[in-house]
Amino acid sequence: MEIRSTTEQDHDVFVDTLLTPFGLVRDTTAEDGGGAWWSALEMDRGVMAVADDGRPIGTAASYSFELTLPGDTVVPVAGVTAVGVLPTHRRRGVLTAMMRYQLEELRERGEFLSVLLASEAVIYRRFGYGPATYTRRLTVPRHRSALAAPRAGGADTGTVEVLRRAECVDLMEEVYDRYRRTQPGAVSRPHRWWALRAGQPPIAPAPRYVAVHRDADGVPDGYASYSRGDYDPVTKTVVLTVDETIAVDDAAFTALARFVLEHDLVTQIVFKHLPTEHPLRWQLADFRAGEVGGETDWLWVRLLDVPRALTARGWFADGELVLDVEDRFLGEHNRYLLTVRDGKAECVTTDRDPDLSLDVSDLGSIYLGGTTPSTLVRAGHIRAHHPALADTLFRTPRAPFTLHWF
Ligand SMILES: CC(=O)SCCNC(=O)CCNC(=O)[C@H](O)C(C)(C)COP(=O)(O)OP(=O)(O)OC[C@H]1O[C@@H](n2cnc3c(N)ncnc32)[C@H](O)[C@@H]1OP(=O)(O)O
Repeated sequence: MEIRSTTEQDHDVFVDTLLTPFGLVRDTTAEDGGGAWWSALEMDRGVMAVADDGRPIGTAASYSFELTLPGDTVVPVAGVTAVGVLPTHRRRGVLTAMMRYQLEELRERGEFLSVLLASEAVIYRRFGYGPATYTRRLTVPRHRSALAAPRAGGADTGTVEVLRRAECVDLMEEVYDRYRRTQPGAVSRPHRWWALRAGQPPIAPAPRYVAVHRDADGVPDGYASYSRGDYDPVTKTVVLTVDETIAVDDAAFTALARFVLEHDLVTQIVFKHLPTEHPLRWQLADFRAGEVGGETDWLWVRLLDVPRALTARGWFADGELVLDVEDRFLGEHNRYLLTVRDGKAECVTTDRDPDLSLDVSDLGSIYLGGTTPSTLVRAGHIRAHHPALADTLFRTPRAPFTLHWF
């Protein structure tokens, strides 16, 4: 077997090889995973495993995205995707070989962070990735969907307009880009994705309504992309599903949430993706009306250069921490002194005694602030001498959240 990088000429054979492990066929629609779904692949960043007889047997790729870190720093990130090994060649180490090749190649490109969405949670920890952001679904029955009057804060001075997706794609792109720059954990959606209509709705062109919110000056500052299902005669329900609510501030979010929650001729409103800590539940007049479900990991993070990654993010408490970090997959083991002063960190190697001993995948999990070090100490994954100090240092004012599907 040989692992090699791909070029544009490999596109068709790459996609054909990739579809088989997922059980898909070429002529499926964009929503089913074929068609436009893979159109934004960057073939100069692909990896292919080729058997001795020359047949491709495995694929992996990465997008060149940006990731927003705590402190609103926006940095380049590799968005790993399109990972598949033919069912006839599974469990022989093909993925392991591709992951090693890919991580080394990403480092050669100067990347210091890699992220992915895992099809199964048991695959990627061995390669140094840890779950770092989370999402959940909120279902609200229409007859209990009233919002409480805010006890502090004024009424919305903006407007909501309903458009068809095709009428407002440019506006959605602009609003998403404003939103993601101040949301830790958010991944960019490059213009190429919108232009190619790649990925999932609302980027992909499935029929959707889009409620657009404009501020008092008429500037678009949020949208909710939604669809209304058919009447189900068995359950007697009509569900309005919100793919995503993107808003640059809480006022715009609340106005859009109110709009969908007050929709006529539906029995249930489902917000498919919300951060785990979100004010919407608190805004419902009936606190028990919102039913939380589908809580799951979303973005997995892998540090490729620990000092660069730690000094890139913003910090919210001063202090010092010695981290003993083991990267078994890449065969590295280093001890770092992290010093934070006035929101900025320095990170150098040290031989001081460690405060935390941890695997690089656990560092990925605490890096964006989505999980505290002490949770992973209690889980038996991190060895700690001063967990409280580590919690204070890694804490972020806003939980990380990712909506992009790639
Ligand atoms: C970012 C993304 O693109 S996510 C999409 C991932 N792709 C898919 O889910 C498509 C369907 N699945 C597949 O194509 C393959 O089964 C893959 C890519 C998940 C795994 O490829 P393989 O070549 O079989 O993996 P490989 O043989 O290198 O396995 C390495 C180790 O991971 C384990 N492993 C790999 N996949 C799985 C899995 N799905 N469940 C449990 N363990 C797994 C193997 O058992 C092996 O463990 P070991 O080292 O203790 O023996």
